[in-house]
This record gives sequence, structure tokens and C-alpha cells, in this order.
Amino acid sequence: MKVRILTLFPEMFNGPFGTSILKKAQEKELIDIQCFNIRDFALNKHKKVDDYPFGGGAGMVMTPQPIFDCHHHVTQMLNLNEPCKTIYLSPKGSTFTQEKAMELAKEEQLIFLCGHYEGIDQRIIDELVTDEISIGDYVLTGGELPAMVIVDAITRLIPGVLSTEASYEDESFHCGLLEYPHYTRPRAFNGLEVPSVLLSGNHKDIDMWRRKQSIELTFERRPDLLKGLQLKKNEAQWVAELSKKKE
Ligand SMILES: CN1CCN(c2ccccc2CNc2ccc(C(N)=O)cn2)CC1
Repeated sequence: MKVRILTLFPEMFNGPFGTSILKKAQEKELIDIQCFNIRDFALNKHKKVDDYPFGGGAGMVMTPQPIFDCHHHVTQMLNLNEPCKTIYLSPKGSTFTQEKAMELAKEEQLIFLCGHYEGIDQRIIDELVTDEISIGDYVLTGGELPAMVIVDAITRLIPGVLSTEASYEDESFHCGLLEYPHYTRPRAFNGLEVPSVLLSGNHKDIDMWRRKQSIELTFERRPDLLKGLQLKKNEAQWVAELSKKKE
């Protein structure tokens, strides 16, 4: 997969894309991430990329020319015969979910447009943006952090990025339930023990315990996730007991 990031702050991406899973995925050539500095495409002498909003109001708006030319340069280099999916990160977008991540992970190439200031000129959104996405209902300084979040979530889903056992922990494995608690050595830490079932070596009991933990945790913290799930008979029984306890 080719990922192209249009931003005023390419250096922000060095950390996340230069570390751990994302770094390895690039070294294994499973993903090719390139950042482009929108400012490099500004034609005015002072490389200005923002201006006052028509109609007045506080803040500045990113001007269309540098973004348009940067996007054009990137799409030319991608050499596609149809327009490239272009994602604009904004609080107005549709909320990002694991399902959306799985959908985007199937794309051959993606362009991310990171807004700053009060946003970008609407003509860019109308002409170039195919998807407007928000990572949640909160206000950030720019679209860069949302772009990193989305690229991280997508990259994990590309075959070969996660080693097999790691992908086993993947959200889809838990099929929408919250993950069970994790323990590792030592068996006693500050007098705190590990649940004995995990030391039993009985993998049927361990899987049952983990599934029960996931269901109980999801019931407690995210009952909305339980609504859409197909539970086995005994699991539905657990939920019924939890509901009774709650009354
Ligand atoms: C005070 N305004 C500053 C500019 N901003 C804005 C407006 C348009 C595009 C990008 C931004 C950058 N901010 C973002 C971006 C994404 C998210 C998200 N939830 O995905 C939250 N914030 C809106 C808020």
C-alpha cells in the first residue's frame, strides 16, 4: 500500500512512522509512506499557505493553491488512471471505526490531507476530498495526529505486518468484545497474584475464562457493543446473570 500525507508539519510523522510496527512494515515494503510539505508548493514569495477568511471571523484558512498543486503532484507521481481516495481529517467527518480501518486497508493507495488553522478552503474539499473522517468528538490542533492514528490502525491490518500470534490478539479475533486482562511473570508481584486458571495449562478453561472476562468487561463498560453480537447459549446466560445482578 502507498500512503501519501499532505501536511504543513511532515516532521511530526518521524516519531510514529520511524518506530516499531510502522517502521518494520516500511522496511518489509508492506507499506510505502511518504509525507509532502504543502508549503513547498506555495507560489507566493513568502510561502504563505493561509489567509483571512472571506466573510470575516477569527482564525485563518488554508489557501487552495498550495494544497491543490501538492495534491496534483502526488497524484501525478502515483500515476493512476482513476482519482485516488483522498481522506480529509476533520471533526466534521464520519467517525473512524475498526470497520472503516478494515475497509481502507484494502486500498492500494491513500492520500491524507491534514488541515490546520481553522481548516481549508471549501473548494479543495469539494474538488479533491473523497472521504472526510474524524477520529472522535474532540478538537485537535491539526489533522496530523488523526492521520497517524488511522495509518497505524490500517497498517496493522495489512497481511504480513503483524506476526501471526500478534494478529491473533487483533480486534477482529475478539469479534468486537473488549479484550480480557493480560498477565505475565512474576506470578506474585507486590503480593498480587495471577488468576490461577492462567497457570493451570488447561487451555479449554483458559479460553473460557478469557471469553467470560471479555463479556463481563464489555457488559460493564460498553454494553452498546454487546447489542450487535452473536453470543453462544452459555454466554447469553452469563449476560442474563449480569443483568439480574445489575437490577
Ligand atoms: C478549533 N478548530 C481548529 C481547526 N480544526 C480543524 C478543522 C478542519 C480540519 C482539521 C482541523 C484540525 N483539528 C482537528 C482535526 C480532526 C479532529 C478529529 N476529531 O478527527 C479534530 N480536530 C477544527 C477545530
